[in-house]
Amino acid sequence: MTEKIKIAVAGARGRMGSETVRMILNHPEFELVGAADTKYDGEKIADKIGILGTDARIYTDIEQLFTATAPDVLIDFTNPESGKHNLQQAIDYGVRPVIGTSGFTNEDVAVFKEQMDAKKLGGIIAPNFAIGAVLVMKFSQLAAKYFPDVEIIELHHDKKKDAPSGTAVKTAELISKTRQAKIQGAPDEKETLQGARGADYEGMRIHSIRLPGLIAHQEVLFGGKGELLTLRHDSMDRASFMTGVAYAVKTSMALDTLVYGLENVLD
Ligand SMILES: NC(=O)C1=CN([C@@H]2O[C@H](COP(=O)(O)OP(=O)(O)OC[C@H]3O[C@@H](n4cnc5c(N)ncnc54)[C@H](OP(=O)(O)O)[C@@H]3O)[C@@H](O)[C@H]2O)C=CC1
Ligand SMILES: O=C(O)C1=N[C@H](C(=O)O)C[C@H](O)C1
Repeated sequence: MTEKIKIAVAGARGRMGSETVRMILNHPEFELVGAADTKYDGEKIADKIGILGTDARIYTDIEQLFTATAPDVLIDFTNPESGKHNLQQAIDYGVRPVIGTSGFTNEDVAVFKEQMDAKKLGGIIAPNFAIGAVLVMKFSQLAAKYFPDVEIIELHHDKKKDAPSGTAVKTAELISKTRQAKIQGAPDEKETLQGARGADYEGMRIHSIRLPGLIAHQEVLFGGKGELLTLRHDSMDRASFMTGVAYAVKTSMALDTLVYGLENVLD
């Protein structure tokens, strides 16, 4: 029998971290060896998120987590600052990082990738693990070749701390690879209320909506002469991210570099 992949989860008490713990416990090829979070050092993660089936403990120090549990993979769903710290520690300890935390820039990715290439360490940073969201990004990249006028609307729950979403930024980055550069809207348009036209990414506008009741949603609107193309994805449940997280864990075991974006490793 092949050995299970040993996984530690950073941010395990959070919305995504707790869903990830459940996914690992239900996956025949995965073993949860420990968790990192900001409190409850030494206590059982199961007691803190109200599940059964694991004796894995919480560590408030990521280095102690790595030393005590020797994971193959670290899955991180924390916040940008902690995510970068945890990723650096993972590299230093030779643990494969699977990072879902948003807020990584291309410059951040380049710095980590250089270190991982030197160590031949595999890992993935993905702004969105939902397969449908990744497809919307890919379809958007294709559509932008024919429709350079684009606006992105991302809609999230009102506990989300960053704006715009990592998904919206990654979508704009992919679109910019095929979109002919242009200034959108009327050349002489003026905002009479600051921010009305949203954030500006190379002339494309990104609008961030935060409301209770939402989980994670995105619309990419393309305008042409007499026509409008709308691509939309809705995560109605955080389970929507778990197929991608599991895929990234397994894929990272066979990689010897850092990949930014699930679209780069999907078959
Ligand atoms: N890639 C993807 O598919 C997805 C990515 N995300 C991203 O995942 C991240 C987390 O989102 P969400 O689960 O909603 O956030 P939550 O706030 O629900 O969870 C974050 C958890 O991380 C903990 N934490 C903070 N700092 C550290 C640290 N240094 N070490 C370990 N744990 C820490 C927090 O503790 P405390 O509360 O005490 O600070 C909390 O338990 C966000 O960046 C979000 O954008 C979300 C959904 C999907
Ligand atoms: O905070 C969230 O919830 C989400 N964050 C990620 C992002 O910033 O794109 C992914 C998904 O949209 C959910």
